[in-house]
Amino acid sequence: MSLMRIFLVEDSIPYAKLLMHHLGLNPDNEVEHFSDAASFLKQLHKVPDCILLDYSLPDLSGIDVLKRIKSQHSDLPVLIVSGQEDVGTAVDLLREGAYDYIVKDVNAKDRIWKALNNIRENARLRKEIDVLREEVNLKYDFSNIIGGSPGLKKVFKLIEKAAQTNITVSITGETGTGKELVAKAIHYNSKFRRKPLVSINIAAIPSELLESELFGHEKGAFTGAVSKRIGKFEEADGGTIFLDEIGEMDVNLQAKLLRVLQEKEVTRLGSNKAVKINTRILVATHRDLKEEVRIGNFREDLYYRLLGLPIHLPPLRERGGDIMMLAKHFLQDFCRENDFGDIRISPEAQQRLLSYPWPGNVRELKAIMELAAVLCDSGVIEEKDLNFNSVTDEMDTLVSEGLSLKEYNRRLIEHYLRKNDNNVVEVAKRLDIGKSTLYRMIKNKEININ
Ligand SMILES: Nc1ncnc2c1ncn2[C@@H]1O[C@H](COP(=O)(O)OP(=O)(O)OP(=O)(O)O)[C@@H](O)[C@H]1O
Repeated sequence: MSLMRIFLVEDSIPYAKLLMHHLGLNPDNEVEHFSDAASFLKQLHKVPDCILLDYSLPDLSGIDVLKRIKSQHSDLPVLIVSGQEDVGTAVDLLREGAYDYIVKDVNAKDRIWKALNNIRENARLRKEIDVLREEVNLKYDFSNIIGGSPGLKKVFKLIEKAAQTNITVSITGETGTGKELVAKAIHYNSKFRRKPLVSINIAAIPSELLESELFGHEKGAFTGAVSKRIGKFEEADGGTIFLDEIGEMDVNLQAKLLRVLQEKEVTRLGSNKAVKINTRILVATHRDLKEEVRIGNFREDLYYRLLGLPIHLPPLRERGGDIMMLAKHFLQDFCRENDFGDIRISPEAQQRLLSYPWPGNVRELKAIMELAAVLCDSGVIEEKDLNFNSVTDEMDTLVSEGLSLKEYNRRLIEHYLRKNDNNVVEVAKRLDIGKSTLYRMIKNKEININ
C-alpha cells in the first residue's frame, strides 16, 4: 500500500490540527478529520486503511465506537488515542480488538507514527501473501496432475465436483498415487482457496501430542505446555484441513474428532471455551477404512462422517499409457532443472517401465526416472539405467494383480533372473526347473532377459 487513508476522530481541534500536520509529513498519508462519533460513523462505509480514535468523544464512548467499527470491519486497524493513562481501559480496548492504545503525552506523535508504519507494513505483507496464494493457485490447477487414463479422468471429474462444494472428501489409494496432490487441487480450486490449506500427517505425530496439535491448548494445560497454542483446526479456519493417514488415528482421539465435526467447534486443551470453526475437511488414507471398521480399528460413526465424496486413486500399474506420460514428464523436469540436454528412453527401457508393477507408484517412478537421467550415457536411457529398488516385494504386487498362470510364471522367472544377475543356473536351481527349459524359454522370447 503506498497511499494510506486515515480517519482521525478527535474532538479537540488543536490536537487534531497537530496530528494532521504531523501525519501530513508523509505525503502517502491522506487524513480525513471528524470531531464527533456520529459524523464519523456516517462515513465509515468508505472504509479507510486505519482509524485514529480519541477515547473521550462528546457523543459516544470510545469502547462503543470501537465495537461499532469492529462489528462491520473486523480487520480494520483502530488506534485509540486517550487523554489519560488507564491500564484497565487499555486492556478492555485491546480485548475488543483495538490495534494499540496510545496516551496523549510527549511521545504520542512518535508512537502513532510507528504504529502507522507497522500497519502499512502489515498491509503490504498481506497483499504479498495474496499474490503468492494466487500463484500457488495457478500452480495447483489440475494441469500438474499428469495422466489421461480412464481411471484418472474419473478422478479429475470428481476433483471438479469436490471443488465446487464444501463436501468432505475421502481420498484413498496406495502410497505414492498422488493423494496429497489431489487434496491440493481440490483446495486451490475451491472457494476456500483464499484461506490456508493446513495439512497434518496423523501417522507422523505421536498420539499423545496429536490432540493438542489438532485442537490447540492453553498455557499450562499439561506439563510442557509453556505457552498457549492454536491448533490446526483453528489455523485452518475458513480454509481447508487435510488429515493425511487418517486411518492411523487412535480410537480415543477418533471420538474427539467426531465431536468436533458434529459440533463444528473446538475446545483447546485446558480451556472450557469452545471456538466455532468453519473448515473444509479432506482426509486421505492408504488403508481400506471399511475393513478397518470391520476389524474394530476405526469407529463406524466417524467413518460415515468422513466418507463424504470418496475419490479413489488407481495404482500406477493400472493406468496404462500414463506411465510413459509421467516418465517423460519427470525426465523433462529433471533435465530442465539440471541443464541437461534432451534424454530419450530406449524402446526396451520403455517396455520395462510398462511391465514393472510399481509398488511405490508415481513417487517411485519419479525417483527411478531421475536416477536413470543421471546414470544414462549419450542421452538415451537403457534398461540397465533403471534401478528398481522398491522396498515392497515385487512379488507381493504380482500376487495382487490376478495374473494368468502363464503370465505369473513369466514374471516370477524374470523377477528371479533380475535378482540373480541373470544367472540362469542359479535361478533354475532356486525355482526347481530345468536349466534347458529356462534356456529354451529365453530363446523363444517367452521370457525377457535384461
Ligand atoms: N498424476 C500425477 N502427476 C504428476 N505428479 C504426480 C502425480 N501423482 C503423484 N505425483 C507426484 O508423486 C509424488 C507422490 O505424490 P503424493 O505425495 O501426492 O502421494 P500420496 O498418495 O499422498 O503418498 P503417501 O500415501 O505416501 O502420502 C509427488 O511428488 C507428486 O507430486
